[in-house]
Amino acid sequence: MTGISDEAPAVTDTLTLLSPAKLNLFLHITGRRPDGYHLLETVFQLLDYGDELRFQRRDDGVISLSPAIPGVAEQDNLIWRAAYRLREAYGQPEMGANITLLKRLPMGGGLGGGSSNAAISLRALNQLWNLQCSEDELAALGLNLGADVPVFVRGRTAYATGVGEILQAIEMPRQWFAVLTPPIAVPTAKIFSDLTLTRDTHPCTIRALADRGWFAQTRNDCEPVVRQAYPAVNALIERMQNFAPTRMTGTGSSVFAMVSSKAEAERIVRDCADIAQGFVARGINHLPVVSS
Ligand SMILES: C[C@](O)(CO)[C@H](O)COP(=O)(O)OP(=O)(O)OC[C@H]1O[C@@H](n2ccc(N)nc2=O)[C@H](O)[C@@H]1O
Ligand SMILES: Nc1ncnc2c1ncn2[C@@H]1O[C@H](COP(=O)(O)OP(=O)(O)OP(=O)(O)O)[C@@H](O)[C@H]1O
Repeated sequence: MTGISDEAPAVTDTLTLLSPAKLNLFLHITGRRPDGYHLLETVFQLLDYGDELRFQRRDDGVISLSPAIPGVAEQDNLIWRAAYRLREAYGQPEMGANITLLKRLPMGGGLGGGSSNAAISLRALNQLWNLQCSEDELAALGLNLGADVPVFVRGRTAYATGVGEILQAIEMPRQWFAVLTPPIAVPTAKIFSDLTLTRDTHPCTIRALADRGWFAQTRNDCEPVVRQAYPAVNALIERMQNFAPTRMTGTGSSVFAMVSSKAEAERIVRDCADIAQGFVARGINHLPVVSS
């Protein structure tokens, strides 16, 4: 499963693409907007693991998506919404697609699966429908679907501020990660409305991240709140910390440990299998370009 830049023919009507997960390597809450949304400072680390999306162009205006995600109505599915928004804004009524989703990422785990699916759909359909939208246009469209969509549209590991939409590409060392998700979902809104949440962390600036000790200088401000409210997350972090530097991503419930080899990551996933489901992944700094 790769981008198509190497092997695709010049004219294509089918694309199969990785829809990667992200980790928030840290998550600082630096303030609040007048509308109540929290201002963040984070690094979105893209991973080489995620869902797989297959797009086949059709010319009869039908956009079909299969299989359905249990509990998510078709019109709420971010893939379908992305496709419709894109066609509405830049396309023609006869543009359509068969879209197939192989879901690997847990939902509501802080791995950005839905946002990634939306962004990859924008990128793929822009090409299949030959719309020639710029990356800026797709990112703006994506931001209306969710704060985490633009980083996947741009396809670069990035330092982010604002609500996650002000992005600066950053090259991180290609670390291995063990990513584990306990069998609970954490509602993002509940964590952001918690009275004990720290909301005044000083930003660390992008320059500080070049320092090898960046992990110790950063944190996830949501982690104490989630650990307090969800013993399953707390227990998982305590277990993983025995092996390697460990942190929660986003508002949880997924947790990652950072290691220097695939074997170490596999061992952590194995040793936590009784309390969480997991996968091994490597950080990537950019997605393959979608071009024919
Ligand atoms: C925390 C992150 O996962 C970091 O990557 C994302 O910023 C979450 O972004 P998201 O998935 O778009 O968040 P949503 O699930 O839409 O947010 C649910 C609710 O959390 C609160 N929320 C969310 C993001 C944010 N920066 N400030 C907030 O206060 C809002 O009340 C929002 O209505
Ligand atoms: N294609 C999709 N894939 C996953 N979730 C979707 C999709 N379409 C809509 N959703 C909805 O979006 C919600 C959040 O899913 P997602 O996997 O992005 O969560 P997350 O990993 O917590 O993301 P984030 O880190 O951005 O908060 C799901 O619970 C689901 O109701």
